[in-house]
Amino acid sequence: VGDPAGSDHVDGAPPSKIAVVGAGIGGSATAHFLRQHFGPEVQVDVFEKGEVGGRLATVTVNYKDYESGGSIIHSLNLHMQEFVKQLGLKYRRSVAGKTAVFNGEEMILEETDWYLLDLFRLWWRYGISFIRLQMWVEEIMEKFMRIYKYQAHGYAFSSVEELLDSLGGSGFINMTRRPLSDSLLELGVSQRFIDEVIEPVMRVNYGQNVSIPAFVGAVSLAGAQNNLWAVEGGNKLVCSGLLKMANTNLLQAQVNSISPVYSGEAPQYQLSFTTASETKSELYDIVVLATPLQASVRSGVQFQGFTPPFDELPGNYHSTVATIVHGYLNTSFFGFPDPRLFPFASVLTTETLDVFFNSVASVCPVNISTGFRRKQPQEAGVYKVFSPQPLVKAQLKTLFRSYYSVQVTEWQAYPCYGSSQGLPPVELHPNLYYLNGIELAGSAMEMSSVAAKNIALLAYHRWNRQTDMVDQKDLMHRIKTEL
Ligand SMILES: Cc1cc2nc3c(=O)[nH]c(=O)nc-3n(C[C@H](O)[C@H](O)[C@H](O)COP(=O)(O)OP(=O)(O)OC[C@H]3O[C@@H](n4cnc5c(N)ncnc54)[C@H](O)[C@@H]3O)c2cc1C
Ligand SMILES: CC(C)=CCC/C(C)=C/CC/C(C)=C/CSC[C@H](N)C(=O)O
Repeated sequence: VGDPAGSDHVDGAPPSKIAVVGAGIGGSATAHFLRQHFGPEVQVDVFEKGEVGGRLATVTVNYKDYESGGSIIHSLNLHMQEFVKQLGLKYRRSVAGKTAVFNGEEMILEETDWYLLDLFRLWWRYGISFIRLQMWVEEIMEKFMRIYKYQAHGYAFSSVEELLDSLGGSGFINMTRRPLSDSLLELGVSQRFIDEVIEPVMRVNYGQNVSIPAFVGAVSLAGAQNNLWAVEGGNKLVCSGLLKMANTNLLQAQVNSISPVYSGEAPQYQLSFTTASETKSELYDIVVLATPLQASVRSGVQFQGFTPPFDELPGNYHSTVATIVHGYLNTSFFGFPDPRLFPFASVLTTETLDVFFNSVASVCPVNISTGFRRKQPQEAGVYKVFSPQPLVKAQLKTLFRSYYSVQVTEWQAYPCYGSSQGLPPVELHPNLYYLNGIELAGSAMEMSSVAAKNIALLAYHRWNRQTDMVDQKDLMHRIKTEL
């Protein structure tokens, strides 16, 4: 990591060219915030080697589109909310449906139509674990939401650790280092609740178990609350909308390499990239890398001419397969020979050797403003199965009595939590920033959006040498006393 010193540009002059690599939600939001902060004159080039949206994507089944990647957004994810408002898009509320937990042999937990009955059952089986858990998640969410105030006042952070520290002190940083199960046991949550409820939630959301760090565990639990929504038409519309609104120059190209060019005190960056027809290179004042740089994701970006040389980022991304099946669920497999008596919209699973899938859920199309009714299991419906490996035919036949179509998306989905130590840097070099380190704390659309706003602010303050807006302590107090 280089020294993030000032550059040799004329004070007050804006940069002339900025590059963003990746047009997922992270890159698109970065381009949008960069435009907000640097103004209309700067040229913002966004490079995308695949599809705009990245891990936000849809597949078409029977003439309707379904989310195959990032699908749900929390009601308190304020950046995502603001994007939707600014872009004139519509919210799509999650359609209610009952959930059950399957242990490979039987359903061990079943939601009913009766809220009070569900509460009673939870209390009977797990004591007050679920209340303790609820309060824990609420407290973390409340602290997390301080970021919106800090960012609205223009404050930026030079690392993910500094950002987390400003929100929840050393408690938040420690939560990125210790297992979720340890934090919950310390809180007084029972082992049985962890095995039967928390573990299935970690499996559906991150394909991993309760040894993932407590911070991402809390993000995952927030994603299991019932105040969730999505974007009507598909979440990826936010990405294309932001790129357009920010008046960016979208290049359908793969960035191959990046190297510093020293003409004055601070470097510019030479990006070499390949389009459908040629390989070219361009010089930029500021570059933001908005794609994971771990080897398993294969971004293809090489760092050349940096001293000291950059090492590849440690750790791996977790392979998660989303299989979207149009067919008839085999409810017998779950102990319901008569499909008409199967009341669940989603089934989560515990960690058991012979369970080959993490979850199966009936899914809604991305366009429901025209009206949508969940199909009964005796009818053909559209289901999403998450599994660590692609399903073989015998496994599909176990889960479905018969099917019309199967669409498979293999994702390098989110970090393998616990496979690396520490959080990657945000500042790789003066005026060269890395967005996706935040995923090691927690991977979600809102986390990439928070990182995007932070990098735009950080790049702006570094460019204008405003050190008093970076890594300031006691921000709550400062904000209260600011004029
Ligand atoms: C199956 C699944 C379910 C999920 N569910 C949820 C959910 O319900 N809610 C939620 O909040 N989050 C969810 N997530 C996580 C969420 O999707 C991600 O955290 C988020 O989309 C990451 O966005 P990003 O822009 O940071 O990265 P990406 O979306 O990965 O974007 C990076 C982009 O960079 C491009 N790129 C890479 N290398 C290069 C190069 N060399 N040159 C040019 N372009 C390049 C890629 O093609 C890609 O488009 C889910 C993820 C998966 C996979
Ligand atoms: C960042 C904060 C504070 C909250 C985000 C909560 C959230 C929406 C988490 C989702 C995490 C995630 C990776 C879910 C993946 S699976 C989603 C869903 N169950 C599906 O079936 O697609």
